Amino acid sequence: MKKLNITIIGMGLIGGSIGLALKEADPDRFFITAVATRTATLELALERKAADRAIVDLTEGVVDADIIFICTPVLQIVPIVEKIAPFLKQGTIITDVGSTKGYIADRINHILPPGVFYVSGHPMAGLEQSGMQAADSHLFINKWYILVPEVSTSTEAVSTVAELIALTGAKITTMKVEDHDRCAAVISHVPHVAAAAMVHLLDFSHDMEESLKLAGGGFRDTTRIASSNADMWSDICLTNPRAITDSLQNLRAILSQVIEDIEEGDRQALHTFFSIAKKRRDALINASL
Ligand SMILES: NC(=O)C1=CN([C@@H]2O[C@H](COP(=O)(O)OP(=O)(O)OC[C@H]3O[C@@H](n4cnc5c(N)ncnc54)[C@H](O)[C@@H]3O)[C@@H](O)[C@H]2O)C=CC1
Ligand SMILES: O=C(O)C(=O)Cc1ccc(O)cc1
Repeated sequence: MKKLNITIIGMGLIGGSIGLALKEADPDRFFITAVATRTATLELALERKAADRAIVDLTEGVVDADIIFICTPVLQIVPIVEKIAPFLKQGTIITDVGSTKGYIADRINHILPPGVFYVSGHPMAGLEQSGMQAADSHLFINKWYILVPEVSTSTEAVSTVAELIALTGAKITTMKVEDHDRCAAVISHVPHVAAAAMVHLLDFSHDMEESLKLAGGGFRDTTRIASSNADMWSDICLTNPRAITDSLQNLRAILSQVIEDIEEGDRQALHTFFSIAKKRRDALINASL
């Protein structure tokens, strides 16, 4: 049986994990080509068997592809589609894993050649680490993988991508593009901004060395995701600006209220603030176990 030609552009944490998971699930069904800018990344992808072939040249990497996963930072995705568009065969499916969906959706359909299909996707799985060295074949197991059919260009292509994603162990769900970007801002994008802000707060510490020495689990837990990749997070903020700034304004209002409650010595208000948060978080964590 002819193998399915899959090309992964951007062989980092997510691209590498998709390659590893698909090869582990069904090694003989796929021929995977990895495209990356750094040769060290490509060598590691081959060594870890996340790909069968590794290529620096984008055009060469996509000419025979049946399905292309674009796994680069969000602002690279549309320029990559523009570059590869003239070289794709009829029927090729392009899918991306970008953390924001509206920005790409607004631009991609204008540059897709006829007979090439787009499927909008976002794995809600990841880590604060990046690069092929952090890739993990089990990254997606039992995690949600969102598909956005509304901005995808063929229902058949959505089904094909969903079938591949299921092989990684992910649970598939669908969302509307606006709902996705608003929800992702609240549960992922703003928490990353807030975690980075907590680390910047150390600038106001009288003795940063001493503060860091004493930093316990609480600081580590709330700031883990501040170790994430700056390229990726700058792109996310620029491509989901409305939802992120709306949500940050809400966070500012919540913090302003806490400041007021502390200044006024309102123990009841502070107690209510913490107890509602505890109840809600405990319920969320228990529901997801
Ligand atoms: N890290 C995470 O937890 C998650 C990330 N995402 C999304 O997945 C995408 C990739 O993120 P990661 O894998 O974490 O990043 P990463 O930094 O681990 O990997 C990105 C890879 O893309 C390569 N790259 C960048 N520009 C390129 C170009 N023009 N051509 C070819 N390769 C290029 C980089 O060299 C790197 O190897 C981003 O769009 C991100 O928003 C989605 C879900 C989770
Ligand atoms: O490290 C974590 O816990 C994350 O939150 C990873 C993550 C980062 C970006 C996404 O779009 C989805 C998941």
